[in-house]
Amino acid sequence: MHIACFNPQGNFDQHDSYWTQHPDFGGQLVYVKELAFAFDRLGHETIIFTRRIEDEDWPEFQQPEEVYAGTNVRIVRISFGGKAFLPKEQLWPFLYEYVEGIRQWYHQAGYLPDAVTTHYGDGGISGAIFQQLTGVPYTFTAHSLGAQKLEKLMGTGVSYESLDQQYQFTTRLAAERTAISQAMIRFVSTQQEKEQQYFHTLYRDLFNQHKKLPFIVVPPGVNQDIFNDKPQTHDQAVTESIQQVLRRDVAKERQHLPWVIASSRLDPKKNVTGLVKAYGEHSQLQECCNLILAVRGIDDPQADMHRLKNEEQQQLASILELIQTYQLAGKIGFVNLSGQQQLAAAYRETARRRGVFALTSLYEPFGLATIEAMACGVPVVVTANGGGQDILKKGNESFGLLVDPQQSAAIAEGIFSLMKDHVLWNTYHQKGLERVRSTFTWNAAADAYVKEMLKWKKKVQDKACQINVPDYFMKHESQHEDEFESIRARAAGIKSEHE
Ligand SMILES: O=c1ccn([C@@H]2O[C@H](COP(=O)(O)OP(=O)(O)O[C@H]3O[C@H](CO)[C@@H](O)[C@H](O)[C@H]3O)[C@@H](O)[C@H]2O)c(=O)[nH]1
Ligand SMILES: O=P(O)(O)OC[C@H]1O[C@](O)(CO)[C@@H](O)[C@@H]1O
Repeated sequence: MHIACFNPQGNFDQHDSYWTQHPDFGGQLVYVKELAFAFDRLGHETIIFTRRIEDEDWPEFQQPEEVYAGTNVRIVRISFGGKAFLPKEQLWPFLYEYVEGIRQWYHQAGYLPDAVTTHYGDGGISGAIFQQLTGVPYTFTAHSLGAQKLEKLMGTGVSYESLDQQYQFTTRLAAERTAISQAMIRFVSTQQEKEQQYFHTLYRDLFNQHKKLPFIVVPPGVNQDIFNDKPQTHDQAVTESIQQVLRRDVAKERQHLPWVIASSRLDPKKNVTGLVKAYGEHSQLQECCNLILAVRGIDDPQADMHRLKNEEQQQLASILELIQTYQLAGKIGFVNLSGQQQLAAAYRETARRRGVFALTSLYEPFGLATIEAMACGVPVVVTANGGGQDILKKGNESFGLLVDPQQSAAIAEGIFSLMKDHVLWNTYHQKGLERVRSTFTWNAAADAYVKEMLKWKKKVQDKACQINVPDYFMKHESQHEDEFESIRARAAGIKSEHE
């Protein structure tokens, strides 16, 4: 089978450049690369269609095509929206151009893909346009839907107008609504994603209109060659670099303590500030462990500040303020880990010291970081908002701790309980390893994608062309104000459904 993956954000290259070094370089890239590699292992020809960037600051994305070494997976870069790097929020007006480029690529190749998987709202709407132009149906994998991000950010007191200006929520929601309703299949990572994330009030009506919209739950995987609990030769170098950070940032008498580790992009929704605050408010927790932040490659916050984007600078400034307020200097270290190998080594060292992984996002749609830490034997304390609910619970069984990310005391108590109770720590250490091995593998994920795509393609074949993409996402940008106005009004009026 020939599978096309639509990822217009343009950030794929075979060296995984900038992963987590920019807000657009995170889990979606990991997910699609690993899925594509697994398709390849199953013998399916796979192309990732992404954006060509001809920008001297981003030289890695310049060539029109590239093949991942050791695989047959191709990255094909389509020129659209000019040459400069653009953050994902600025790509919306150019997606028709992206799809037209893909269509021309296939025209020259003389065939069409057997299956199209699309990713994030921008990939999803591109899949719908492609189907309108060619009749080839698509699947949609959201990774992160706008409604939850919007709801949580509005909950911090920022107005819809200003969030819309920064994140283009109105356009994103409009695109997601079409991507969701027109897709042949919606692939979700958890049952929670299907039942709660897609049934948010800003999407729910779609399921009344199109009653039979199939969802398929496909748990993502972990690359267990990287994330495992077996010591590796490069671990020592990483451990030594963390030791250096400890010697530099952490008081001498505390350097032997276990630590809590957090690792993510520096995005307000990841709520790293919530974790620092929780740690700052709990003196017993401070007594028994240090806090290690592996965010955005930051090593020395003051020196690194200038290379961050504005909103990242605000996040870092808030973290530094909290460190001052709670007098945490000497208890917190910033580590610059470059790449997943180093991250895995840091997790193994965390486990060796009987530490804990924390992910306290305001909302986390799934959280590959959680299952990667578990795969290295680190017990986890994870936000109860989002997919963590399904990762860490199965019936009455539990594989880690869920906490309310807006309750500092709950975060701190969760971590403290693991630090203090050795039996609990051992239980989650062991159960985490088993949970990942039994449930989260990329081969199983790819297998499920292929089987479902073949099955559903047969079912929709006859009506493949009958889809409905609003004009404003097709090249003639007319008549969009009324519909956008209605989405804007509904979105501006949302209140947290869980308040
Ligand atoms: O120094 C680092 C730190 C992290 N990572 C990787 O970055 C990824 C982060 O992914 P995730 O924890 O899933 O977060 P997001 O970047 O926010 O990813 C989005 O997309 C994912 C895939 O669908 C979902 O799991 C998330 O919930 C969603 O927010 C992980 O694989 C990490 O290994 C690195 O490569 N280097
Ligand atoms: O914060 P958002 O806009 O909901 O999206 C999550 C982001 O994470 C990523 O998966 C990082 O790769 C992007 O695709 C996406 O831009």
